[in-house]
Amino acid sequence: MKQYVVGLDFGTDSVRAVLVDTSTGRTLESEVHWYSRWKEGKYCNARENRFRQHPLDHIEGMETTVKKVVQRSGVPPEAVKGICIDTTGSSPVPIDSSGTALALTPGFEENPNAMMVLWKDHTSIAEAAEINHLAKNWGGIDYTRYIGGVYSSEWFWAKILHIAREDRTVKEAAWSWMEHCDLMTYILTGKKDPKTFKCSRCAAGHKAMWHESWGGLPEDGFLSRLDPYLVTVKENLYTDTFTSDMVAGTLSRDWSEKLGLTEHTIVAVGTFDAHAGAVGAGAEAFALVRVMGTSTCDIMVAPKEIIGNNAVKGICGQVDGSVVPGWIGLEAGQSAFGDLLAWFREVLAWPLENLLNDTILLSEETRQQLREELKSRIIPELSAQAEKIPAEESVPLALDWINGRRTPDADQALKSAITGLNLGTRAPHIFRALVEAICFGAKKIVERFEEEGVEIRSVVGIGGVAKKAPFVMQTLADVLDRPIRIAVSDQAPALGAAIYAAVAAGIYPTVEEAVKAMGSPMETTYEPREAPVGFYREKYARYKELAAFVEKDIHKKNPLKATSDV
Ligand SMILES: Nc1ncnc2c1ncn2[C@@H]1O[C@H](COP(=O)(O)OP(=O)(O)O)[C@@H](O)[C@H]1O
Ligand SMILES: O=C(CO)[C@@H](O)[C@@H](O)COP(=O)(O)O
Repeated sequence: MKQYVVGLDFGTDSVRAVLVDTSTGRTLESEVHWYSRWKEGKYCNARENRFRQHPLDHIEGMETTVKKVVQRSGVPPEAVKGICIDTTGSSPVPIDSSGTALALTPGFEENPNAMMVLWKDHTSIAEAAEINHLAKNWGGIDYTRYIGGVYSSEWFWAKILHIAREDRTVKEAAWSWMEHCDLMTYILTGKKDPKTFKCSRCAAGHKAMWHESWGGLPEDGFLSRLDPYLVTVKENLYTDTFTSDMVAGTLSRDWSEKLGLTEHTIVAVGTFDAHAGAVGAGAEAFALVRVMGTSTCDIMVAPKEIIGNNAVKGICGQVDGSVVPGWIGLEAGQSAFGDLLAWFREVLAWPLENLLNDTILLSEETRQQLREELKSRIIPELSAQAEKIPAEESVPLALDWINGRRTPDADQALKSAITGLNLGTRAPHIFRALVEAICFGAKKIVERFEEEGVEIRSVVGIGGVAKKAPFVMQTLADVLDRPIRIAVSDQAPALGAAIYAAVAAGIYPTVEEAVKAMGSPMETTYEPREAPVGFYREKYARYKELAAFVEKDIHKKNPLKATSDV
């Protein structure tokens, strides 16, 4: 009998399920569910950088997507051997002692502080700065050593500390917190005790300062200096962590009935989307896999003998087994990539959102259609026009920090800038400057890896922007002066999760073996072109000067910088 697995990928806006044949890696069925409350903008405030998601969005999405792929495939339920979940991160959720998300308990249903704090929520900049200051000055271990030397406001402890201070009711009711990938896995397995649950090595190592060398999470003396509540959170968390080739449990009766599967289906330990994406794309040693969507995550695997105990500065961590068990997984990334282009689209769409309302000539239905159609054409049309701009024509110079800087050297207080505007500057010129900016941000990451002695032998692109934005990909190849190979799979993280599920279910002995059979092949390769390479080399030098200037200026005004020298 053929054997199948399901990969479930919780992204920023939607969750995707794929049902995969384990002998070939072929996806038989896939399904997407867009989070309905999130789509309405509920519980968020972009101006305050507050991004929260209701767990019901995730639970509903998990049920509808998996049920549909199983039903449509016609595969017998007993042939589906395993499931693995990947999610964004760090996206922690407060829970009660039974492991129920607080927002699902009476009194907290509408409280954003009781919900999942999405990776891109930057409300805890002050708390991240405090953690950095303490790590460098408390006289004990520097717990930021293996996460690039800087703790980010995108991460676990900073977010918990922020909410504990802001909302006493949540602090008192939250027995502990779980990363989203662990919580969704916990729900599927129907476990009742979060303390004994197998939590993700990937999430713990990259975001919660877990490291084997200091025996797990940071010691109580460190956490209690920030807030004694964090010691309680830690006591109710984990000491050991697990890689995603391992079994977290089997489907609970309740969930097996909901999904149309059997209770024998293995559920693998959860992980993050980017790391699963690198596995879906082949996880070759020394290949930098760039997951390019709203943000980017840049993932590499390297042998332990090469990395040793060297702490790579300014990245989002180096964790044993976070991608492939037995190898070191290195993570870097940009807090905004496609999001910078989406921001510009929203700026240009302002009249569509605000002035069309007064047009009595059109029905509301027509107005809505018009808005949606025009908005969907903005980025593709700007890409086409920007590509035609001759090199000698003046294009502004921009920075990519519209949502702060993730790496190198996390600093979410930083902001974007556009310089060199004149009366001749048109929307395609600005758009091109923004595309160049996100590519220059990528070059800074590549440079940092190399400065720190981590060799990059090839670059692979996956994610929405890699697949649908040839202009951005060609610019990236020219700026990096390296070929960029694009993976065929348009669901590489979900495929990667399916690969982990196949190993956890015992179908393959190792992730490497499963990748050989199931990993995505490559399609297009973008080759660097000689003339633009030279041009961008010079412009990149100007980008670095502008970046240094803006960084200095922002820090002058804002002492709460999240860098290591606070
Ligand atoms: N044609 C395009 N060119 C460049 N960027 C695009 C294009 N279409 C969409 N995007 C960007 O892709 C991003 C979404 O990427 P995707 O991978 O689909 O989502 P996610 O990051 O949530 O997984 C958005 O930020 C959007 O601006
Ligand atoms: O930061 C991580 C993983 O560490 C990602 O989950 C985060 O960038 C979100 O990714 P997407 O842009 O939604 O694909």
